[in-house]
Amino acid sequence: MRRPIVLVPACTRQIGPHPYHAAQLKYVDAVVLGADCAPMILPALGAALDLEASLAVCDGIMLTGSASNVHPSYYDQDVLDPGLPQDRARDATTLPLIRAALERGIPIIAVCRGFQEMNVALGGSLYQAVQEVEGKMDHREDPDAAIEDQYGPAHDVMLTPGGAFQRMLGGLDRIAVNSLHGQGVDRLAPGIAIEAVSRDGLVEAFSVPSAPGFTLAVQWHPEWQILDNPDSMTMFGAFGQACRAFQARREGSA
Ligand SMILES: N[C@@H](CCC(=O)NCCCC(=O)O)C(=O)O
Repeated sequence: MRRPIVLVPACTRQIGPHPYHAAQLKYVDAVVLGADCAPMILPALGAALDLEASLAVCDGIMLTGSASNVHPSYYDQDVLDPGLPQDRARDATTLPLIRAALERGIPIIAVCRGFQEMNVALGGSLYQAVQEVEGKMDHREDPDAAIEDQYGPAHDVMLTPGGAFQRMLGGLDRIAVNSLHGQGVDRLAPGIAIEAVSRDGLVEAFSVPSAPGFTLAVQWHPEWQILDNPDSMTMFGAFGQACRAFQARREGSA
């Protein structure tokens, strides 16, 4: 049997004089190494994307992190800091893709910006600067630190007792995670279940039990050096299993 196809929606990036559809290696590699699936980078075509054609060939979706922020107009706010990067083409691609994939039960794993865009796609809102919210920690990385330190463990997250994520991780009550984000979930979208929080109460992981398929969205970066982190391997392994089950159903009904 062929490996399940996992779409990895691209960001847009200006490299020199030319704009690119781009996806970081570590996200694409995690689909191979952690989920044993076949990644395919999906261009950030927005309304020009043939959504049905894209969904018809895929067995899962991996939503990556990115330096850019989801445009706050999607949750009825103005941009707080115009100096921070936006990616309207990615927004216009991923937000409809998420809603359509959830309806069809296509498995989704989402990281950092991907976590944030899942909440927005379903009607939630974001804090545009978590560090400015009373009682919240600063969840950003130190930009002057070495990359290994930026992606090193930063704080613990507490897993929801009895939740799907806690069961996936064999009953652990907390895990140490890295942290590289300035934005975060404010108003949780309807249909979402919180799977982990940090000690300041910020939502760090959620699932969408109202959707028929596997969903796991996390604010941290399990894709970083995935082979060295058993919890991250378990998360991507569970995603890969869900993609294989989806593929078997899809091909069985074709
Ligand atoms: N811009 C948002 C999202 C943060 C995010 O995804 N960071 C990862 C950037 C680098 C990487 O892909 O590893 C925010 O600041 O909250």
